[in-house]
Amino acid sequence: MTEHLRVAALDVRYGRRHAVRSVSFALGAGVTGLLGPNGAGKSTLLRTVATARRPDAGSVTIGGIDATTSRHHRRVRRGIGYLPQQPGFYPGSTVAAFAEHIAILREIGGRAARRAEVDRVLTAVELGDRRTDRIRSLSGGMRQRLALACVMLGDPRLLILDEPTVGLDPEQRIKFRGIIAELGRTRAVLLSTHQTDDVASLCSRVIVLDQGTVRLDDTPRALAEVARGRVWESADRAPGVLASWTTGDGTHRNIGTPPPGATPATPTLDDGYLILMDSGSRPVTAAGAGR
Ligand SMILES: Nc1ncnc2c1ncn2[C@@H]1O[C@H](COP(=O)(O)OP(=O)(O)OP(=O)(O)O)[C@@H](O)[C@H]1O
Repeated sequence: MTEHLRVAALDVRYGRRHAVRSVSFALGAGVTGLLGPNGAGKSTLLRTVATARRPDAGSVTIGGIDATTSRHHRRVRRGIGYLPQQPGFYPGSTVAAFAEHIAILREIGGRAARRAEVDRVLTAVELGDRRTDRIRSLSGGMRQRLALACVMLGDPRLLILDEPTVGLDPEQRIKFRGIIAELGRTRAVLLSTHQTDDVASLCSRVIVLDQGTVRLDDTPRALAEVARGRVWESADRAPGVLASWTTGDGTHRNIGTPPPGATPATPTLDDGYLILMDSGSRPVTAAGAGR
């Protein structure tokens, strides 16, 4: 495996608040989802990996280069595409002019090569026919695709995407997933999301972060397997369970300790995530799961 990113014993603090605690993992090609509740430290971790924030301890190595040393930043940043949670646009600019502006900032050039690169990324996100449209006239999904196109400029080997599918309608989300899946064939993609279905349909690996620490680093299947034997359906709401909700067909789906005689249901990623989050700091084993 060509290693694109290695994070080792990473610690990030805001004053006395410890946002990321002793996080370690390494990534080769593929799409890895970063899941976790609000405030878990996902954005802080991504920002630090993207060299936008300096860690308090630990290291980030990108393409074999120490990314925590500012004298390597310029070189390292060429190999990173970072999509922050709220990318900024110039609404009055056209699609192509904006992408070209970012290409200049990323030092992609000369002019002909830069234009060709802008064309390449706009075509990849299916905005090739919107080159002359003003950004203010684009839908939210199109803007998000433009942001992704800008991240792809220069073809970085590591893509860091902070909640890239937030606010997208199902059609746009599917389109977006297709582009990200294609990118992940030869590049390392690390994306944070609150959408477990993004993880299920897109990621070969999932890292669950909670209170700044890694709670699980495994396959999406392994996360679902955490709930094996602890999910069942019943005609009535089961009392004293961790979670219970009415499904579309009127039955109740329950998560917790099943009563005697209950038939276990096939666990989903959501089920596994809920159980994992409920288990506090206890170690969790994914029965029957494997990579
Ligand atoms: N600029 C900041 N100054 C001080 N504390 C911050 C700052 N940014 C984040 N934090 C704190 O650090 C912790 C981690 O925040 P972070 O935004 O990384 O979490 P997150 O998992 O991305 O959350 P969300 O899912 O809501 O985006 C939280 O307790 C948050 O309040």
